[in-house]
Amino acid sequence: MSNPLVKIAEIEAEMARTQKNKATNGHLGLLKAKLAKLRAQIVTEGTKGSGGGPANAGFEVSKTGDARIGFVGFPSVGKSTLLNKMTGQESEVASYEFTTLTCIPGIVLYKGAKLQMLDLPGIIEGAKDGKGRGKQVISVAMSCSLILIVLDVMKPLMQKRKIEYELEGFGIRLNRKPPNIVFKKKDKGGIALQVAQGCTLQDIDEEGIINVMKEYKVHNAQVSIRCDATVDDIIDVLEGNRKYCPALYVMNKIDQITIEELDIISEVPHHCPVCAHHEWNMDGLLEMIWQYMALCRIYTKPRGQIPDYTAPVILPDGRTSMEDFCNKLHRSLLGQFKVALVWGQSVKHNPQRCGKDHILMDEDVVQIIKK
Ligand SMILES: Nc1nc2c(ncn2[C@@H]2O[C@H](COP(=O)(O)OP(=O)(O)OP(=O)(O)O)[C@@H](O)[C@H]2O)c(=O)[nH]1
Ligand SMILES: [K+]
Ligand SMILES: [Mg+2]
Repeated sequence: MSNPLVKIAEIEAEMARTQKNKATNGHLGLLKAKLAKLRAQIVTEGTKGSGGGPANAGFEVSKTGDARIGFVGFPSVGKSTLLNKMTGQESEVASYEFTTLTCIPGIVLYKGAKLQMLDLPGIIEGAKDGKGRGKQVISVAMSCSLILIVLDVMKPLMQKRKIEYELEGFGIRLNRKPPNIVFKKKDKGGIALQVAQGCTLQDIDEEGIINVMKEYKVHNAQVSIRCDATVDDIIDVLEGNRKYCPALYVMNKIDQITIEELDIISEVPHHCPVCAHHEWNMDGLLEMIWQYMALCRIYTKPRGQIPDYTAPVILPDGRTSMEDFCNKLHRSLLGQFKVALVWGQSVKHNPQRCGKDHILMDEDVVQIIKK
């Protein structure tokens, strides 16, 4: 089989040649599906044997703490400087590119949570296709619950666009929710496609969708689309392994620009201006990190005592049920669980008796009553 990188280049060239209009939408959609499949192939080849092969040496940092935050950016934007100032680590800093060659972890304690921060080598264009150590860097980013895209404030928009392109190409979706598409494979019956009322397909029609699905060798399935879906959304659902991840654009080196230039940068959504070197706005960045991760702090309350507010149990966003809470406290706790008393935002009455399915919210207080 010919080299997937060569094939990718060929398809990209063909896409560039093809004018975008109604008549070519279907064909372009198919090309996109082919591209996505080739990239998936590169990604699986690149991460095969991870944890051993020389390609991954220096990247196998074990997960510790309550959440993991990865620093991704071009060389010499100040990722290591930022890690050092935030965590007290000593990751090597220098004025030349590719100073950092492996993954360097640091820890920050904030609001009772232990945040693992990962400094990473700089990535360049073509990272997702295997250039430099980009693939390893992006694989680590894939394991994070927040990605800090560190940009040099002197050329932020060009860098932002290129990094996004690399991460997107690897299947990471930044600051987005999964498309509302329900897809069920079947054994027979062909493809039953349903587009919900009020939803419009963007750059593809129903026939185009069916062709893309055939490209993925799906011939029998039930698909219901409940959003204004694009062909990329359809491909994401078919690939099935996309990572939806919050991201912050850290605009570093603001000591180099004027107040007027700072105004322009503040138009960029999800951004945080800092100067790592002089430690400007480190607190602001930490608070933004905290908000974007949306971690949930739950305080436990022993019977007849006041809760321990210094040591919350930290639950990740979207996994804050009473069951998640019990499992985080102790593996055997769920078996002994009878009911819980809950005080806080998630309940109407204080306290309220809640079961295993109850969804907890930040700063709730919980007292578990065992069987
Ligand atoms: N003016 C200015 N320079 C900075 C700032 N932060 C970092 N630098 C400088 O930028 C250069 C690169 O910093 P590093 O922290 O090594 O950058 P990096 O992104 O880790 O670089 P690689 O590991 O090579 O990808 C160093 O000379 C730093 O002193 C800043 O806020 N302002
Ligand atoms: K550097
Ligand atoms: Mg570095």
